[in-house]
Amino acid sequence: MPASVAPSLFDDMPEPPKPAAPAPAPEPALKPQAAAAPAPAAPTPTGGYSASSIEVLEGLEPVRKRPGMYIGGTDERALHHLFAEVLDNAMDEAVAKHAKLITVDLDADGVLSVRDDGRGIPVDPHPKHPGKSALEVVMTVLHSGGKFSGKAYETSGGLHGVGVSVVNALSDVLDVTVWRDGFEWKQSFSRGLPLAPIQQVGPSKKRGTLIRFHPDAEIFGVGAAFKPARLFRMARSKAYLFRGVEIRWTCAAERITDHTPTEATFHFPNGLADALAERIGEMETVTPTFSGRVERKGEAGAVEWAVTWSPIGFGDADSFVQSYCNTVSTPDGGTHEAGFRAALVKGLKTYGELTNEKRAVQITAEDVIANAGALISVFIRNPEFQGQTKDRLSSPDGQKIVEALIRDPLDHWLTENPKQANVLLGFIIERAEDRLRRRKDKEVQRAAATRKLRLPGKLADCSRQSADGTELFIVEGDSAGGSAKQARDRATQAILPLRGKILNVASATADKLRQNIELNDLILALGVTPGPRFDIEALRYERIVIMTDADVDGAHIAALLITFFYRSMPEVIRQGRLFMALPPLYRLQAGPLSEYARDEAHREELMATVFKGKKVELGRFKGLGEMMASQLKETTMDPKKRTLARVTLPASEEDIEDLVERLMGKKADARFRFIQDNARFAVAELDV
Ligand SMILES: Nc1ncnc2c1ncn2[C@@H]1O[C@H](COP(=O)(O)OP(=O)(O)OP(=O)(O)O)[C@@H](O)[C@H]1O
Ligand SMILES: [Mg+2]
Ligand SMILES: [Mg+2]
Repeated sequence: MPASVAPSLFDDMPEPPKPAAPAPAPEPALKPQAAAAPAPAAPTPTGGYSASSIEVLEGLEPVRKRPGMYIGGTDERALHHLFAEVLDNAMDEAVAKHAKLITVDLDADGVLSVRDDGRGIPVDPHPKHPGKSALEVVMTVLHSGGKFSGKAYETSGGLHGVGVSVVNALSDVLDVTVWRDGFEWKQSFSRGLPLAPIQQVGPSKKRGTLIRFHPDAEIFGVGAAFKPARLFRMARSKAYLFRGVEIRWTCAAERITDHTPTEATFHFPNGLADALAERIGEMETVTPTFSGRVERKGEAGAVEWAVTWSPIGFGDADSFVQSYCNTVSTPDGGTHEAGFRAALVKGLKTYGELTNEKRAVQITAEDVIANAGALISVFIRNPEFQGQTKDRLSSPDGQKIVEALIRDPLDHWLTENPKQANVLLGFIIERAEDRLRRRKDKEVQRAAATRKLRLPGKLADCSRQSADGTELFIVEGDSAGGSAKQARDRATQAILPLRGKILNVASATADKLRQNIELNDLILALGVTPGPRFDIEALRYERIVIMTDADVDGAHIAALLITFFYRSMPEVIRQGRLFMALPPLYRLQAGPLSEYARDEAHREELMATVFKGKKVELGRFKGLGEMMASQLKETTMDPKKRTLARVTLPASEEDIEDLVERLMGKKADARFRFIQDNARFAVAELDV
């Protein structure tokens, strides 16, 4: 399977709707009012749709009109995305090594504050926007930011210059405080508009940025509020992604409705390894966790990862892969995940070659991930994401960097611990074999589905449509099949000749069974699905009659068939619909007098009665094929004259198993002896 979607571990960002990329900045020159052209007076076929209908949204208006484009909707997930944007900006300051501490606080009124001790958003007048501070520009102009050039930030989660302005647009209250260059500055906004110009509050030695905001009920609906548990998880997950940061969490007790703590501090010196350890707890894993962190030499960029494998899955998922780029969660994965999978596949295959494990060649990414729990975090320059909510990483670099940087550590990890490497390789190979088996099963099912109602070519079906009163004769060999076709009653009797010995079902694997053409044809003719989905109603005939030669081979084939029915559709036997034909072994003739004998004993009996004192000509049938059609009809097939033996099950399941084992088990010589001893009636024991 494609690794099943893991329940979000730390981020709580499930089922992402896909937001589109943010729109280009509106063109300020074209104001809607200015563009108001005179509307055509008379109604026209275009219904007044003219230049005046084309609006250009100003400033942050597009965000309020179409929030879905920027935050993926207005639901709870979108609401919490506001926090992600503000936290991402603080985290970018930390990753750029300008901030060490981030505090997050949700107050009693539902106002959320995020503060960092970084450089502070610049407050000096912006050269291109006279009369406005850089802070006001950042807060009110889409596509304004310090992360485009890579000068102020190397590997940032922010890249569009959109995030915090969107938060501003969608908040009824938003206050920014900046501590910078010896002063404290403050500016307040509502629904994206400044309430007053930026103010210098007074001197201060502090550094950093504080954003306090409250989501606008006009956008998110009355009563929409941050969920402490969700904020808590998001904050904690951030801390795992950068060891150089400490995140402190506080929350007003009255907002908490579950077990979320009112205070907590997150700092994880072991990063993702800590995160994975917390996630798996005491769970049994195939190998110890493989984790590490590698930075690119001489260039910006790094990869950190932690992965382990669990034979029983992780809670409610078989596997999970959680990925991040520049500390931004990417629930839809992307190139970094692809690179991670590719690295694992190549590493394991190489190790397989090294240790002469030939089966390793069949390993694919799917197998490696099938039972994996993995966390991957990559830091790259100028990442490309899908949309503003950044659910998926699309930079080709993601794959290249991850693959290249993980390769060596993986090779070392494998070769340094051959014991655990072998265990892991064996486990992954099993996944590959499982996958191949499932695929085969599917193909067989598909083939069966397309053949639906198509009957096997060699079946001579009867003409009656309903099952009532019909019989299917399973006949040994084509020549006997030919005689049987001539001898039958076309309306009610169908003939299916089986070639050679069918498979020994008692010892065959399910795979082999499915491959067996003879058995497949039989199943098709019967119109049923063997196994747990068997439905007796689908059986196309009222009776099924096994008709084999009266010799050791014939007995063996009959025994195999009965075992097959018993194993794959016992209901047919339980309902008394499986029969044995009893073709004669001898023909006795004295002048016009002629009789058939089923067996030795029957012959003796006839000799002693009907043919008493007569000179008898005795013929022995070597096989059904030797009989003339008329003889076969008269002795074995004609419902008015023939005798059928109904196959029944011995009373106890144990007895059946014992018999099946003796007849069909792996010990060929035991079977052979048993059949020889019992000749054709090896089968009649099951019968009565
Ligand atoms: N906490 C902060 N500390 C310092 N600068 C900040 C902070 N928050 C925002 N900024 C500045 O404001 C700019 C705009 O932020 P915004 O979130 O709108 O866009 P971005 O982070 O550049 O990109 P994205 O739209 O991808 O988030 C940032 O590029 C950065 O220069
Ligand atoms: Mg941002
Ligand atoms: Mg901006």
